[in-house]
Amino acid sequence: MAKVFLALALTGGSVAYAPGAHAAAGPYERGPAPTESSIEAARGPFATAQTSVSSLSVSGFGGGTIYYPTDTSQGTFGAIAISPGYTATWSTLSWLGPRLASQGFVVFGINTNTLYDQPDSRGRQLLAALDYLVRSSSSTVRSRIDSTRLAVAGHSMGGGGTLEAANARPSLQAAIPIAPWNLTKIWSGVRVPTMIIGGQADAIAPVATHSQPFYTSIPSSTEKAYMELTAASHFFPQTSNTTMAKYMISWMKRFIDDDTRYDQFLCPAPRSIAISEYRDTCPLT
Ligand SMILES: CCCC(=O)Oc1ccc([N+](=O)[O-])cc1
Repeated sequence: MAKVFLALALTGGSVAYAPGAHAAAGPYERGPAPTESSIEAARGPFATAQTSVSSLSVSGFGGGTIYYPTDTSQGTFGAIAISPGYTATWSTLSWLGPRLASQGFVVFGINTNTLYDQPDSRGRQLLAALDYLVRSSSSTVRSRIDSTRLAVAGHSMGGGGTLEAANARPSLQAAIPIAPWNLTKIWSGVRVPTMIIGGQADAIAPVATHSQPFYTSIPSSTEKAYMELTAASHFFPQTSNTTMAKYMISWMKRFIDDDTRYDQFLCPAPRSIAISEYRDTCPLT
């Protein structure tokens, strides 16, 4: 109380600053204030559970696995659909499911209709998976999700599909193409905040002909970032990767949850021996 009186005295009576006062929490903030170690940890603050979705019980995509926080005391969570790449199944990326869900997201790792589906099809399948999560009466997590806070991610052709989905549905809150592969190079229609993660040594989707032109073509009026991982091959997302996870968490928290507590990890641009290049549109607005 003495500190408040001091502040009032120093500001001539106007309440310009009161030490100890906290900014109001945003309505979608979930979990405690983040630290460098909390976003690098293998698990976040939420306990999680998972459930399998059979391909026979859905249409428009190939089923998959849903990971979700078990906590129902904090309201609903945002949801993220994630697609694997060409000839791959969700099992190649499954480490990401509990890693992201334990930070406070419902995560749907999908399988595709066929192993050979191209990026445009993978984009439609990501959107069908989100629609299933929030609309289907068969979705066991529907009540846990805020249907206005949805996002997409994917690896390789799944990353190309992530761009397709973001382009087709501007109401998405965030997109993260990972080592994205797509024959379409211009994404000037994308309005969804997009973080592209590329591998410096990727020989299948070289960053010079995939991630970098994709990033450049997204207008700078769209929040965007390009993170290139030092010496990483095309397959870096298929094993646990702390740099990738911590910035995915930060981007998703910032844009799905409007959680400005994560701004500190995104702006100014992160610098690390693990990051060979980083481009952004900081400051975040
Ligand atoms: C796990 C496979 C990731 C992926 O999608 O890799 C490829 C991307 C494109 C081609 N291709 O155009 O032939 C092949 C693999």
